[in-house]
Amino acid sequence: MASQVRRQVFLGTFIHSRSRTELEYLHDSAVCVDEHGVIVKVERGGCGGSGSGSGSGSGDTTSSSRLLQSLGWSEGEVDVVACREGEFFFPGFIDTHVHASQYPNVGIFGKTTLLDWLDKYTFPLEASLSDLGKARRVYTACVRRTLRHGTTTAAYYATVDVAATNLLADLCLSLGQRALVGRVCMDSEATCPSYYRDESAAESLERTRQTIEHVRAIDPGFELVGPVLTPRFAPSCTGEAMRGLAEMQREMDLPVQTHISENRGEVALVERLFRGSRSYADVYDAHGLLTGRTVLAHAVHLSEEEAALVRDRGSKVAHCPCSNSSLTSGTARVRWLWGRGIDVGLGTDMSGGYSPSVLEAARQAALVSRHVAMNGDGEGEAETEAEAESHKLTVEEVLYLATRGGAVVLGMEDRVGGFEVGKQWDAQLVGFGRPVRDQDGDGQQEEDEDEDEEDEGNVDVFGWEDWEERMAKWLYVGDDRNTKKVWVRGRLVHARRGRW
Ligand SMILES: O=c1[nH]c(=O)c2nc[nH]c2[nH]1
Ligand SMILES: [Zn+2]
Repeated sequence: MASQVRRQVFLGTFIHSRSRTELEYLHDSAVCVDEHGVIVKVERGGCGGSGSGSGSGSGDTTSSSRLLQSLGWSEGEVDVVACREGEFFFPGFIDTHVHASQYPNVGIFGKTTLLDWLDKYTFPLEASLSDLGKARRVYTACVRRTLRHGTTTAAYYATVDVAATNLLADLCLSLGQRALVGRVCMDSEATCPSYYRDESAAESLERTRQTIEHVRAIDPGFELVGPVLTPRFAPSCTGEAMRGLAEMQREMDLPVQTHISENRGEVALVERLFRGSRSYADVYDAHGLLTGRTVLAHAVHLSEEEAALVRDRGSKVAHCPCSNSSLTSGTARVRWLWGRGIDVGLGTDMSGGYSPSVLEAARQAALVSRHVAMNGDGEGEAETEAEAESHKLTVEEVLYLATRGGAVVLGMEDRVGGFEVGKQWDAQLVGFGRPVRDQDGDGQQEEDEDEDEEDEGNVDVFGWEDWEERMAKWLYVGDDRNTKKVWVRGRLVHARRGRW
């Protein structure tokens, strides 16, 4: 179902991860995107776009005509979008773990920890979304809000309810967000509330099939929206349901998402429920759910043995630092996971996490890594300063987690995460507003002449910062006011006021 957009040429500065540790800066460059939203040409340098334009339809005309000629495109069929001075294009963010159904509860968690949080806040809200009118309000707000924050791809948990889950898939498709949508499987009588669970393993599997078929009907190639098998977590599922989902995974080669080792009480509960298992990871493995397409959220308290098993199976981890701090679950060790060969992405984990923003998740990942540096990686405090330092994640590393890292975790690295020919144009235009002015040189900032000017956010740029410093300011101080426009597969899906 290849939806068509007009051909587009983007001009200016493009920044993306070259590797886990390095950002690449392409200035005065051009990226050409075809009518399917696919990047067909990247012209590095010499395009004179940045600063020359004031939005759509402008840019350096000679270089863009040359580009058009090289592609056999004519001017009339192409939209040109040029950065303004100081703006840049960045890959859209990838949220590898988020509960759309919990969106109304962001910020509402009190002093709870995981298991009482589920009972007190989460299950009642999720159950209430069987009211489709309520589900529509919640899911529309969630998708719109995350698009505003530059999230172009999200791996969503919905609820147990089939109709409401299908509605979330419909909304992602119509609002233009790339998504994996999971109907939550929870069928254990022993642990799930009677008002919110599948009646049996058979029903759990049948309802899951219904959602898969719905998504196949609305997006047959799973090009924008796809299904994801979603056993909530081991404690809420029977062995029969987990084995059935694993069979479905093999049959249809689908992705799987679940939670692992988030909180010590939960780990102890798994030990009690699955006596005879070697570990939490072993429970999933024994039921066939640790696959190369499995995304495990949290992985805070994994043992060495579990990490080796996860690595051997090729399963990935969604790191959710905001959630882990809010619910006092612990400090996940990204460098430790990387060191053991495990791919990691970022999750907002709303509403365990309070923020819809992957930029905030990246910031929190940087901060949590500093707590790991202060407190050790589980094998006691670091012995040397260098060892402690080594846990700290850099600006470049957390922006990698937010983009390319997330793409790898969701198995989408061929499609999204950076600006290369063949990838889709999932991108955001980022800007900070005009530099702070002192035109008369009296050391005082000039008053804004125009009080009604758009709110440009918290990032004050003075003009002397280099690009690395600007990226650091964006990471630590930026928010959705800096995300001016957002595209998914070439389609403009969000623009701040005045930027359509
Ligand atoms: O962060 C989490 N959010 C949830 O909804 C959930 N369910 C099980 N384990 C969970 N962890
Ligand atoms: Zn979660």
